[in-house]
Amino acid sequence: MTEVIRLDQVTLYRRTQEEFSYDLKKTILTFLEGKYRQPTKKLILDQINFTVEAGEKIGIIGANGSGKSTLLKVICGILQPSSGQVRVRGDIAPLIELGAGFDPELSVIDNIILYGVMLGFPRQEMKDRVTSILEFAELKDYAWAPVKALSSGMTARLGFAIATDVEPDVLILDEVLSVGDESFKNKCQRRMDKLWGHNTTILVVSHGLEFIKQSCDRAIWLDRGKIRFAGSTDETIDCYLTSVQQS
Ligand SMILES: Nc1ncnc2c1ncn2[C@@H]1O[C@H](COP(=O)(O)OP(=O)(O)OP(=O)(O)O)[C@@H](O)[C@H]1O
Repeated sequence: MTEVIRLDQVTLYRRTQEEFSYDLKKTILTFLEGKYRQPTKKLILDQINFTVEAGEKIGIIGANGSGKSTLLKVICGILQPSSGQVRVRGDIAPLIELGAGFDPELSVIDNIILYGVMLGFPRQEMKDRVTSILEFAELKDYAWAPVKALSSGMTARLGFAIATDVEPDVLILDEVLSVGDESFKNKCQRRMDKLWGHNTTILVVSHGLEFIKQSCDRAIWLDRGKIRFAGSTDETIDCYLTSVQQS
């Protein structure tokens, strides 16, 4: 088996929300009082270690705020860990979640082409790919609109259409089942069934435990930024549910 993803001691701190909200009055008062607040940092991922072999389908579960989405962002390279190492072998598709990874000022078509170039679509295939992505995402009428004009649902559809059109080596999915209406969800499910049949390595975050149970080989339970349990999907979900029931 070939190792496709390896995380060694991955730790990530982020500044707390307080620091993001810029409050001029508070800043001036703090300055006048001569007090300088130390930047507060919150531990979001705490020494995460795991490996994924080619073709494995891994489910990541955990409560809200446990660090699942952050972990995916670190694997995709959108966020850099504060310490530790992430290695990914092969093509990794854009992370599918609301709005991530697009240039909001560029048109839908330009964004698709950018991804195409990044993922190495052959030049002669580009036109067909662009058309099939626009059709799948149901965004033909928005082809020349800037991505910032799309709703979050439309942006998520675009992300799903791009990432699953290319059949990448590694596919990272964040709550994909919540994208779009029922008919779009069914379309996504059919496409995922196809990808699941291939050798694509898939990491999927979902609160849908039944979906994880049916679709994944293994699962990882994240709890406040730490891996609390990793094992077979059944074992991991049982462990997680027992803890939820006890709390
Ligand atoms: N941009 C940010 N700046 C600071 N803290 C953040 C930021 N994004 C997320 N966090 C914090 O990181 C922690 C983990 O968030 P994350 O979104 O990864 O959790 P999650 O398990 O995916 O949650 P959910 O299931 O609700 O999507 C949370 O405490 C959250 O408040």
